[in-house]
Amino acid sequence: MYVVTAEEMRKLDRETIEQLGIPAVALMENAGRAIAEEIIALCRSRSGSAGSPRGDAGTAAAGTAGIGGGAGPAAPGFIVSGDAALTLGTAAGERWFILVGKGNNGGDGLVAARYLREAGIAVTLVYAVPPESLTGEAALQRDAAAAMGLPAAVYGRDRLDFAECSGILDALLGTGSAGAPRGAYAELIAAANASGRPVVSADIPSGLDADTGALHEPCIHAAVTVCLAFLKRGLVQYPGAGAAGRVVVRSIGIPASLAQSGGVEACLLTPEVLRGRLAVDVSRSRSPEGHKGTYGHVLLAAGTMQMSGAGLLSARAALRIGCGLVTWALPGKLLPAVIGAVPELMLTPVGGENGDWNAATAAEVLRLSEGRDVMAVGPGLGRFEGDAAWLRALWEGAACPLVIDADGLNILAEADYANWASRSHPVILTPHPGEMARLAGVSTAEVQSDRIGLAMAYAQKHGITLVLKGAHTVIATPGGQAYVNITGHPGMGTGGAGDVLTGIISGLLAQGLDAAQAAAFGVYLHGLAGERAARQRNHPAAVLAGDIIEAL
Ligand SMILES: NC(=O)C1=CN([C@@H]2O[C@H](COP(=O)(O)OP(=O)(O)OC[C@H]3O[C@@H](n4cnc5c(N)ncnc54)[C@H](O)[C@@H]3O)[C@@H](O)[C@H]2O)[C@@H](O)CC1
Ligand SMILES: Nc1ncnc2c1ncn2[C@@H]1O[C@H](COP(=O)(O)OP(=O)(O)O)[C@@H](O)[C@H]1O
Ligand SMILES: [K+]
Repeated sequence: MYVVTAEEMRKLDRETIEQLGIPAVALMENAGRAIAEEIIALCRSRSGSAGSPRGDAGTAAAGTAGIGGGAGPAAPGFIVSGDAALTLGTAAGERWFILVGKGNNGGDGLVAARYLREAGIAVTLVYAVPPESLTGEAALQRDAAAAMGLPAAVYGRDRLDFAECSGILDALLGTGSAGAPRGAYAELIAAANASGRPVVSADIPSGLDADTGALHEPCIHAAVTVCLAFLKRGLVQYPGAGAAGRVVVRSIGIPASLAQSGGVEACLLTPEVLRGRLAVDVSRSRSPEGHKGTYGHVLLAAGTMQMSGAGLLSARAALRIGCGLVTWALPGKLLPAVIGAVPELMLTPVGGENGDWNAATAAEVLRLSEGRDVMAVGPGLGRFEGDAAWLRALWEGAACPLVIDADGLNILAEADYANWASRSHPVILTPHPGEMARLAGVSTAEVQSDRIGLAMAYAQKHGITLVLKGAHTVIATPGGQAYVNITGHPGMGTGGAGDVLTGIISGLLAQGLDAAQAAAFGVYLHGLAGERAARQRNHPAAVLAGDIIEAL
């Protein structure tokens, strides 16, 4: 499922209209109809007439079946069915205010209003601006609605009482919105939010920045957002994702092939995207002839006395995700404390019997990396004298993919690593927002203000695969693609969960997945395991990092 910017959406609209010859008014008709269907579904679910909409749809069978009220099954015969998704059994008490803006978003709302009226729902159009100021397709829809006799009010001119409505369609501002809502728009948004009535937003909640997910003041807080054609970036990034409610993406006739050929590079990380675009074998099939050598060997350089658990978590996660072998290179003085904690793990002390990390241990780690399939650096590593030279030696010397996390990232952030020799094997960086801020030289708030945009730019600039962690983790590739993950939950904000992810990604790399595959599939599986762990523990808050490993 593609995730687009407002600019990309405008281009796709234009191409559909100009190259395919589909009129703009047809797209708007599809959009308005889709929105109406979702509102009708909402009304149906709250009237309790859930279940199959067909029951409401005026299905009529010829003959006696259904007429005499007989208890037996209907005889097969001539079947006619109505427009189920646009039909509501009983619309009693439903009265919707349709908030109409000046642009095409308002046009979508006007189309939806016609279909709602047809379903028996009382609608009142509430124009944010004088209706005469609408132009193009939106003006055409205004006239159609007037010709149908739909009641209309103009904000500021007519009396409006939101207590009189049972629901609100927000068709004020869409992807053409710029900056914070002004004037009547702002006042209508505030009134809608204060009404306590469910709000359905057309395309995006009005007041949301469609690209970044930032909320302007004010911004609609929707129960449902009917997103048209393609997901907008602002709907998958927080806080926007929180203001959108349940997001339904509805087709309006713009072919996905246009997005593919038109260079849309971001998509939601779904099983289909994993299987298709990323070509991941999601079944993780193993050859019947396979042996531990087949599934790769991870070398982990991690751990200090204070953070010995990080190495254990990463190592166990790599093993649990299915790699053949894991060797943990750890400071010699740590060895007695962890020996036997994970019997499946091989331990190799560096820096001497009682030694600690120092710049000279890089040569030992590099020697250990010979013939290994992946090197993972950073969990619980701490900082030490000469750590930049140490990491540079690994970066330039390790002849295998490199996964860098935690203090490994803090070392990178202080080093001028753009000047390090370029690697012939890929690098995956797995920062949380704080680490990302240090890497990019910006504030954490700036990172969070446009996670997709920042991750895509950083990964391309530095030629690395980036995993920007946190709610809706973004995976960005050096080739400019981005994937937004939606598995997982806030209970995964717990010490060590990131170390587990490092182990999972490293373990997948060892099994032969490429960097984008391992990063994306790893993040996806990590989130799924977190969800499973929350179910097993009966509450997300109870999940510990180790539970995520057990749930893999
Ligand atoms: N072919 C198309 O272009 C299609 C567009 N569609 C709809 O059209 C929307 C985009 O339409 P538009 O580009 O006309 O833009 P909008 O409908 O989002 O509104 C833009 C208008 O709102 C006003 N405005 C912008 N920012 C404002 C602010 N901060 N405060 C107050 N007023 C503000 C301006 O007058 C501007 O003309 C989409 O989100 C979607 O709902 C759909 O109808 C499908 C087809
Ligand atoms: N709200 C959330 N929703 C989904 N995943 C989350 C959420 N909060 C944290 N996570 C995930 O939990 C992990 C935490 O990693 P990190 O911050 O590095 O922890 P640590 O350094 O303690 O290991 C990341 O994979 C992150 O994406
Ligand atoms: K809207």
